[in-house]
Amino acid sequence: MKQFEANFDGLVGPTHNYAGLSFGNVASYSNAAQASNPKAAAKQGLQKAKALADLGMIQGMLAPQERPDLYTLRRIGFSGTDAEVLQKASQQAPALLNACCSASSMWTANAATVSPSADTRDGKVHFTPANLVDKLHRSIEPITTGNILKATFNNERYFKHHQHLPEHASFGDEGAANHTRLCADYGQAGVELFVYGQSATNPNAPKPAKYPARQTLEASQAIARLHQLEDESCVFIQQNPDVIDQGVFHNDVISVGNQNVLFYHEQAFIDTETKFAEIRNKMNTEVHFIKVATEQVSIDDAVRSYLFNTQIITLPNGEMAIVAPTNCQENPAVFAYLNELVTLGTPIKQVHYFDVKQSMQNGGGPACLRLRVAMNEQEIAAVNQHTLMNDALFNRLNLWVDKHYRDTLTVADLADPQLIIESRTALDELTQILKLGSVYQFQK
Ligand SMILES: NCCC[C@H](NC(=O)CCC(=O)O)C(=O)O
Repeated sequence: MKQFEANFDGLVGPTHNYAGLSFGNVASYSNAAQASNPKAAAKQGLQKAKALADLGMIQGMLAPQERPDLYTLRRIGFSGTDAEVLQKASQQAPALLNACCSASSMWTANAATVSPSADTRDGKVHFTPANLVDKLHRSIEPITTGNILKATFNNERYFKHHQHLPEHASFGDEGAANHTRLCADYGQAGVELFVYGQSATNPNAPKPAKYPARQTLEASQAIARLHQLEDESCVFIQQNPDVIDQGVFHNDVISVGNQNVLFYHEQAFIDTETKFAEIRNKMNTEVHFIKVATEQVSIDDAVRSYLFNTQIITLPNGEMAIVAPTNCQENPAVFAYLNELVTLGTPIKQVHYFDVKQSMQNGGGPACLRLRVAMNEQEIAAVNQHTLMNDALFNRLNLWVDKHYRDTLTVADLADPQLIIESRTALDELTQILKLGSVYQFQK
């Protein structure tokens, strides 16, 4: 049976804005309070998704979440009509209002961790939504994320959906951004590489000094248990705390894998050689470890350009391509590196650049915008087909964005009661386009 790796991109929501909510994420902090363009953001994302579909990749879309999140605002004591709740929150606790308005569910690399059926004991594709407890604005995502995943992968014969991990710092889980899978072919059992930032139960283990380590070892181990992975198919590796302190808030800002390739910065991990030996041992095929040295690309350049937040995809002809943000073209060291990389005789032969700057300004590159789901033909046939990208869906979603999205949004606009009406109207229509049923609280 044929095997594929599908990418499910997060559709950017109508409240996309820059509120400086993510301590430790350099772009989020440095662009705080700038005006955003939600319409352009959504269209940039759709362009990338469509281009991958046009390259012959299986590409899906995941719906955004309802924001402002009035349920959370009411839960923390703001009362009255929707307009009153927004107004009180903006006067009394603007930071909390901002947290309840983020379109951060667009970064679906943080939506969940996914293990393909070739790796799991019961032969199902397993999904666990990430609890995202490190950031308030993201910790309100997992329940709706679970609803959207269930409506997208809606067949219990093939897909197993777990509840998100307990909402405590010991189980800090950031989803697929801290997980990558190596394999000979998508349909063969592979090695799932879990990258964590700190161990919650070992106070003496290394951890960053300045910025938070969002992913814990305990969370990664829990996911491996839930997903019924064998010890022989898991490797747990710690991210280098020094790079977290330089703005590498997720592993996918410093390394990315695909099939038998692991593309990484030499400073990405702790104990690299021992862990790579373990990977070699557990893999049934040779792995290309493509190392980028600091003298080629500094951590600062990697964080600014998002060289490692690229997608490595296997094209239908078997060649690998890198999907990079245009920021990589604009950084001389990184552009030179990528031009050289395709000549080095590794499986990576092409680079495709995309302008995803609206997302980049919040610290989300091409890889943040997608959730990878490796599937066989039967599993793909069991996916909600209305979520899969093609000419018709691309045109329909662009028209939908044109109709409902603003082309400028500032933090001051977040209390505008009209925004919640626009957002609900848009999402209600979207659930009909994608045939998701009622995934939002306002629809229940
Ligand atoms: N995988 C990329 C995630 C980026 C995301 N940024 C944000 O939430 C910024 C939102 C803001 O500051 O408005 C984060 O840090 O989790």
